[in-house]
Amino acid sequence: MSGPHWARPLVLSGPSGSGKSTLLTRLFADHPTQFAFSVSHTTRVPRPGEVNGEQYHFVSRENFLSLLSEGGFVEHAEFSGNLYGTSKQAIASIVESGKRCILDIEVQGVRQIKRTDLNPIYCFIAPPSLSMLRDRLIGRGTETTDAVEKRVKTALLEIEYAKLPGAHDYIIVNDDLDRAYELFKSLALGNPISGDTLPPLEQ
Ligand SMILES: Nc1ncnc2c1ncn2[C@@H]1O[C@H](COP(=O)(O)OP(=O)(O)OP(=O)(O)O)[C@@H](O)[C@H]1O
Repeated sequence: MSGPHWARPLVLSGPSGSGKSTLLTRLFADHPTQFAFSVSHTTRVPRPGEVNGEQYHFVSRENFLSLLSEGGFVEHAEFSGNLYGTSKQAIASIVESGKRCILDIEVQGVRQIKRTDLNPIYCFIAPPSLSMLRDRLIGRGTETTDAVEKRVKTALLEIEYAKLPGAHDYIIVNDDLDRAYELFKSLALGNPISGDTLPPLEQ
């Protein structure tokens, strides 16, 4: 059932609100045992109920920096004073288990992964237009008006990157959800797909 790209991690990126979580939730519901997210490392303190090794590997700043200096991360970033990173080991253990490793990564992380030997498949989930992206973010009801505008601005940068030749292996335009999902599912199952072309997506 799985296709030729199965052993290569799948790096999913795309603007906030483009539909990554929607597609992933559907995929995991359809195929509950075949896929896994890598567990990231973080220096932030666990929230109540969080378990080390489940939501994150919780480590000290010292441990994080020493793993970083050994080249143990494929990507890392600092948000609000805490370090976050995806370790090579976390990905390798999923690949060894026979599951397909899926990474949901923002654009800086994608740039970093490109400098490693991970050799994943890169897929960009694009909104049909910026105004639809804005409408969906508003419709989701999780963001203030200011936060929506910030996300739309960031989306422009991500789209600029996605326009560069070779930035992503595949583009899926999340226009009609059922159509986008069929393409995404086929790609996630390891098949080469004929992807979409990026809409102009200008402000
Ligand atoms: N094809 C679609 N048509 C209409 N609405 C959609 C479609 N895909 C997703 N949505 C809606 O758009 C909103 C944003 O989707 P979602 O939360 O999956 O985005 P995301 O890329 O995961 O965002 P984030 O990076 O912020 O987590 C949700 O309310 C979702 O229900």
